Amino acid sequence: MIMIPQSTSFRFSSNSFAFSPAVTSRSLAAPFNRSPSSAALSFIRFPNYRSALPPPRSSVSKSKSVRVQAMAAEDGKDPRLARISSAIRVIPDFPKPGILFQDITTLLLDTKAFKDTIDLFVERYKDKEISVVAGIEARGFIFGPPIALAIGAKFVPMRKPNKLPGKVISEEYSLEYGTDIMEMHVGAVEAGERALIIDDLIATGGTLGAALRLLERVGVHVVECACVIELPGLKGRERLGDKPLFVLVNGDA
Ligand SMILES: O=P(O)(O)OC[C@H]1O[C@H](OP(=O)(O)OP(=O)(O)O)[C@H](O)[C@@H]1O
Ligand SMILES: Nc1ncnc2[nH]cnc12
Repeated sequence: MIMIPQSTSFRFSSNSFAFSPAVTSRSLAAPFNRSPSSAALSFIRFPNYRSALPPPRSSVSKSKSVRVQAMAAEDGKDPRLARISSAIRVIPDFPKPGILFQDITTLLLDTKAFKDTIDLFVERYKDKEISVVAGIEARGFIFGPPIALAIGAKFVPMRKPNKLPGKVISEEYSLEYGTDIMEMHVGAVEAGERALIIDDLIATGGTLGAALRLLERVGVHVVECACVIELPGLKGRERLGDKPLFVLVNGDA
């Protein structure tokens, strides 16, 4: 992960929107560039996950955190997306000053929002003849397995270095300072298989890009990359070339 601190290049206090690769962000974003409590979303009840948690060390209000909208549903107004967005806690200055951390652990506490998240991915991928769901350590291990089980695919962990016990193939990728390595077991996938890569979040795109290269090196066809959250200000999808990226909600970097 590359954590990019707040700078003049990125607006950490502004809100954003989410979109589908199939639907332009601008057309969907406009009604939601106001507060989620605005008229556009007033019909939606947001979960109050904070009541189930000790007070966060630091947090920003929902209206200043992740801003919704929308892709998955064909009409771009699937109400499940608002609940998902609302269930993601945003913590400023974690793990270091200037980072606006998108915390999906609160989404996992909201059983409806968590299920909706999995359902949205399953609905999209169930008929795409995907045989491999490749999940990226660590948070891709949360979302990947239930999706894999539901669509009848195997789950393949893409791990940080020296974690997998068998023979591995590795892919180095760049970080903000230096590099990291991603590994996958040899024999976990076969040439010609169709894969979905899943992670919780795309920021700079370095991590997803490495997973993509690793799978393509062994002849796997990556159908799509998918994340719960995109930080569009960091332009991570540009590092995926022309590989499609599907996201549920957008957040600020
Ligand atoms: O698009 P990028 O800039 O590459 O960043 C995105 C990655 O960063 C986070 O993982 P992290 O590296 O923090 O690992 P963790 O899930 O083990 O904490 C996130 O879960 C993604 O995998
Ligand atoms: N802002 C962020 N929140 C959570 N995970 C991240 N990985 C990279 N940037 C992140």
